[in-house]
This record gives sequence, C-alpha cells and structure tokens, in this order.
Amino acid sequence: MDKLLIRGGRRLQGEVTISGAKNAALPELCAALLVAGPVTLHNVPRLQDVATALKLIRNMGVAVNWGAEAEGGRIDEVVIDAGTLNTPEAPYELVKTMRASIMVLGPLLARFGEATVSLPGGCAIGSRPVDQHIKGLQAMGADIRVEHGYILAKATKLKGARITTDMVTVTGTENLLMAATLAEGETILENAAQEPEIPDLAELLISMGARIEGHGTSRIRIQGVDRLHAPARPHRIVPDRIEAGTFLCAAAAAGGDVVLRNAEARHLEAVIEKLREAGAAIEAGDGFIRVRSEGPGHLKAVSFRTSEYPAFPTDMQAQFMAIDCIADGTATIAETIFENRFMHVNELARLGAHIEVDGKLAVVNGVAKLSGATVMATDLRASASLVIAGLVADGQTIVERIYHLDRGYDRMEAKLQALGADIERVK
Ligand SMILES: CC(=O)N[C@H]1[C@@H](OP(=O)(O)OP(=O)(O)OC[C@H]2O[C@@H](n3ccc(=O)[nH]c3=O)[C@H](O)[C@@H]2O)O[C@H](CO)[C@@H](O)[C@@H]1O
Ligand SMILES: C=C(OP(=O)(O)O)C(=O)O
Repeated sequence: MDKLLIRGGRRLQGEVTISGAKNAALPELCAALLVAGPVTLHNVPRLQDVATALKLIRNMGVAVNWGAEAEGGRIDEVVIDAGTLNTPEAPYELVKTMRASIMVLGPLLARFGEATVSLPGGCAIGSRPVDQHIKGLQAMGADIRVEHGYILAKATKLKGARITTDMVTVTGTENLLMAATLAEGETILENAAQEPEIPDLAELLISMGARIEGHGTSRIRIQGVDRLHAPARPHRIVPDRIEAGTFLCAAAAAGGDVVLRNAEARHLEAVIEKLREAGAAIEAGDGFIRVRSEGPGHLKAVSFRTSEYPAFPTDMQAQFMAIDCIADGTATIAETIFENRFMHVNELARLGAHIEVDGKLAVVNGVAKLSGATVMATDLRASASLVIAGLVADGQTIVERIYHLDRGYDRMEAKLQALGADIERVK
C-alpha cells in the first residue's frame, strides 16, 4: 500500500494548476447516461473516483474513452457514449468504494424506465443515507423497493413533481435534477443545494437540450423533454474549489508565496475570508488566486462552522483545522453536515496537536510546533489535513493509507513537489 513520506519545514513557492472538480466530474459522467451519443468532458481530473465511475458505466455496456488512455489524446478529456448501454445496473462490487455511484440511479430510471443500484457502501464520515434520493424519485412516480442491499427502481415514465427535500443534499439535488430532465411535465426542486457543481451540471444538461431554470439557487425548475441529445461542444468541468482550498491552506500553514491557476476565488469566499483572518494575504483575479503567508509563528487561530454553500464547506474542515493546530490561540470548529467527520483529530494529535472533541465541536489549542510521526489517513479530506500538518511538522511524517487521498486529489504529491515541498510516494 502506498504511503507519503514528508520532511516538514519547507516553505511553498511557485505556481500550481488546479484540476477540474471531482464533485462536478462524477455527476457529469452520470449525466452522459441520459443520451445515446457522445458526451465530451474536458478538464476531467485524473483521480481514482473518476476511474471507478468509468468502470461502473463501462460495466453497463457504455463506450468510454479516457484521454489518458488514448494515443496522443487530451489527457483531461473523457468521451462517453451511452448509445450501447444494455445493463442498467450498478453492482455492489463497483459501488462500495464510492458513494457518488448513487447518481446513476436518476439517469438510468429516466432513460430506461428501470435501474438496479446497490446501496452505496458505508463511509467513515457519517451514515450518509440516500432516503431523499429515493423519496424524490417516488414523488415522481417511480416504484422503488430496497431488497438485499439493492435499490430496485421502475417507472414507465417519470412525472414532474414538486419536491422539498428534508435537508439540503448535494448529490440528492443532482440525482433528481438529472431524472427530471426526462420526466413528463414540470419538476420543482425546493431546498435545492447551491454548490457550484450544481450549476455546472445544469449547464451540461442544458447543452444536451434540458430545460432548467434557477440552478445555483435553492429552487430549481425543470420542464421535462422527451429526449436529450449529445452536446454540440465539449463541456469544461468547473475548477475544483476543494483542491484549490487545500493548496491555499497548505501554503498558509507552511508559509510561502503560491499562485493557483485555473482557480475560482468566487467559489471559495468563506474559506478565503477565514484564511485572511488567520493572517494569510490573498489576492485573486481572473482564473487565479495568490496566497502569501509567513507560516508558523505568524498565524492566528480562527473559529468556523461548516454549512451548506456558500458557507464554509465541510470538505475544507480538516485542512483548515491543520492551520489552527499551529496557530496562536484557541479555535472552535463546528461540523454541522456529517456526524463523524473528526477522524483526523486523533492522527493530528499524534503529531503533537492539542484538540478536544465534544460531539459536533472541536476545540483546537494552537501549539508552537508539530513533530513528525507516522499517521493513518481515514478519509479523503482527513488525508489532506495530515499532509498539510506533515509539511509543517519537524522531521519526518509518514501518511499511511493514502488510497483515500488518491480517490479525490489529482497527483497531489507531484503538485506539492513542484512548489518545493519535500514529499514523496513510497510503496
Ligand atoms: C460527490 C459529492 O458531491 N460529494 C459531496 C456531497 O456529498 P453528498 O451529496 O453525499 O452529501 P449530502 O449533501 O447529500 O449530505 C448532507 C447531509 O444530508 C444527509 N442526507 C443526504 C441525503 C439523503 O438522502 N439523506 C440524508 O440524510 C447526509 O447524511 C448529510 O448529513 O456533498 C457533501 C456536503 O457538501 C460533500 O461533503 C461531498 O464531498
Ligand atoms: C466526502 C467527499 O466525497 P464523497 O462524497 O465522494 O465521499 C469529499 O469530497 O470530501
């Protein structure tokens, strides 16, 4: 199993190009199932979750061409043609490592009138049920049973409905949005998620002939159409705001001067505001963000609370906690989205951090320095937080189980090396 070996204490300097968003790529790969014809995506990040999603849809009989595999092809391009789809099924073996697989359910049901999709596997950050996806599709007239760990869904023709989800759910909104494009009549999604990946998905669907309004707000209105068509042009996936935020936190914590290219500051306002409070200087312009920081000894502890977009993202909580660990003062961090997303705390403590957890709250007392140790990654963003802590810690840190990191970051260690970090992957 691969590990990362980090020798801390180096400042970060230079430029890094941010990849396309994992959380936009995954629903958009599923959206391609809605049409018979080629859907071309650009700015596709090279990461394990994309590979898993492509394996899943190939298994349905879909033709997939990932640029990295094609001779001389664009490395960031994926072309999917679901014209040959013959098995509208997602088996447990392919779904268990990636909860986002649930997003094949809406498109399959809408286009084929049936789908068999395994319940996604349990995940370290919380229980993560999919009841809202199921309830929404039932409101659209689907007949859904859950048996032997599988969702068995049928619908001769989905019907438009007004759906108010019990909570704001990102993939729930995306699943129902995709299903509604082919439903009969109008669907209104109330309490819809507003994360930037949702308007990005909606724009792709619109380029396929879908009729959607209000994407990016909490009320999305969809007029169903009889069929969608292949988009005329490639769709460019929105930059990954969480990858960008992770590099901002890394530079703020380690100190240095880093410019992020292909990054959207307007998608990261809550994080940037907190980084400024912590003492980092941030400038942003068209497609770039620059961060300058004096690093350890010059950072202030900053409290924050995770919440739905545009508030502070839960996917940035662990990485920002790494800054608070070495900042001056005490920070209180409230995690309101997932009930078990403080798994990195024990590992940060192994590096010398002082953190106490009480339910949804973590209280971090900043220390002057961290000291390198062997730590274990427990989930995707926890891994990133340990990497950031390792960049600051004295001596050598080994981060084990980085398959979590590889799920969602595109060659993170290579990008950090290019910024001057002493980090390498070892077998
Ligand atoms: C692939 C993708 O885009 N993943 C993101 C997505 O996950 P995901 O879409 O899975 O997260 P949700 O927005 O659905 O979850 C929000 C909350 O609602 C609960 N819930 C959700 C659906 C449901 O049917 N029932 C239910 O109870 C969840 O357990 C959680 O407590 O949004 C999360 C919250 O921003 C991010 O951390 C993930 O990175
Ligand atoms: C929790 C995350 O992803 P997923 O929903 O794919 O598990 C994440 O990106 O931090």
